[in-house]
Amino acid sequence: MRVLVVGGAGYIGSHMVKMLLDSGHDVITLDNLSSGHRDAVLGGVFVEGDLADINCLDKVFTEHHPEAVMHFASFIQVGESVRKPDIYYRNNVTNTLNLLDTMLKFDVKKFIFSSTAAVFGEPDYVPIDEAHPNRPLNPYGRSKLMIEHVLADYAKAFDFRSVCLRYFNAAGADPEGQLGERHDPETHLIPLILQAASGRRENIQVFGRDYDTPDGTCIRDYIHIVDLCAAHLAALDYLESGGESDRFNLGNGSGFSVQEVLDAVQKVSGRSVKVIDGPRREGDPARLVADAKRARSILNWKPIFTDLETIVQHAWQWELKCSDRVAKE
Ligand SMILES: NC(=O)c1ccc[n+]([C@@H]2O[C@H](COP(=O)([O-])OP(=O)(O)OC[C@H]3O[C@@H](n4cnc5c(N)ncnc54)[C@H](O)[C@@H]3O)[C@@H](O)[C@H]2O)c1
Ligand SMILES: O=c1ccn([C@@H]2O[C@H](COP(=O)(O)OP(=O)(O)O[C@H]3O[C@H](CO)[C@H](O)[C@H](O)[C@H]3O)[C@@H](O)[C@H]2O)c(=O)[nH]1
Repeated sequence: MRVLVVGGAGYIGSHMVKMLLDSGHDVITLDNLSSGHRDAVLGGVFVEGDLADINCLDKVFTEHHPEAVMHFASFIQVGESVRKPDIYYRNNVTNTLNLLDTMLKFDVKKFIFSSTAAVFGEPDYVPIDEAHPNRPLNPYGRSKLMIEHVLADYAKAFDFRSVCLRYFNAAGADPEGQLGERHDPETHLIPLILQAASGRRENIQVFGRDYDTPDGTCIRDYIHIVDLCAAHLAALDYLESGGESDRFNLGNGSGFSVQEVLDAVQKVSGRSVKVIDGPRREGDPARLVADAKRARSILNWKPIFTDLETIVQHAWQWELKCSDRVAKE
């Protein structure tokens, strides 16, 4: 199939482009490189352009005739979204509407959307299934939930079929070592600890040790990037074979605490990391773990890299490459 990957130069999108190409699909990547990297797009057609630019979208659809769209492009930092809700709603909502308008105009009606566990807010129970109420705590989470509502309405009105994938904590890197996480600034736990292990960062701060969890640190569901991308491929098959619009929680179903992640990094890297105990970060629930049974049964998806050490091992291999590159510069 010809798949347009919007945001394909970013962390998750770039791994997706690689997997689509490896699976024999034709890929067009559209990215404005606001946080992505041109050299992370390993093949297919690359168009540098912005979702705010409707003429650019028109041109992409006219020239490349995509049959389905995967949409990864958005702003992604929870804290920043609280300080700058205007740019979050513009990029994550308005610009997504531009993309959907263009798809309708060109009669392209298969869409896979990067949603997030942030649509749930503070959970009533874990693991979190799709029936759990949606009470996002910040503009980032609300912007994603808004698009989920838009997509549900488009399904009824326009026979527009979509799959919303609510990722929990995307982690790890390409097992072949070609790609990995390169956010700037980096805010995610695993790459931050790895940077502390490689010496690119002095220390890592643990945000709270007084949570109601066995070791007092927060528990998250880290899902390997390859498993995440495999779920998108499964969602593409699902839509291709006539599946109705739906939404799925994506995690590997096991939670790991911040302390367990720290231990895994030190074990895998063989280096010790300087840890500073800090206060809780505002808005962090104690425990976020996905119930991904629906994705397993309906999409026929099965995560492979569910073991924390493997996730950390792949990310460590990438961190060594990055720290080497920085040292040479
Ligand atoms: N990383 C995670 O743990 C996580 C968790 C849940 C959901 N998500 C969602 O997954 C998606 C991808 O996340 P990521 O970690 O790869 O982020 P990322 O910042 O690495 O990638 C986003 C990409 O979109 C591009 N982009 C942003 N706005 C654009 C625009 N207006 N026009 C064209 N390109 C634009 C950026 O240049 C970048 O390449 C996001 O939608 C995010 O909300 C990520
Ligand atoms: O320097 C740090 C960074 C993080 N943490 C802790 O590590 C855990 C993971 O934090 P991340 O920032 O890596 O990830 P989040 O769970 O906050 O956020 C993730 O899940 C969210 C949904 O809830 C959004 O989707 C978001 O994009 C995605 O990164 C949290 O308990 C956090 O408090 C630290 O202790 N120190």
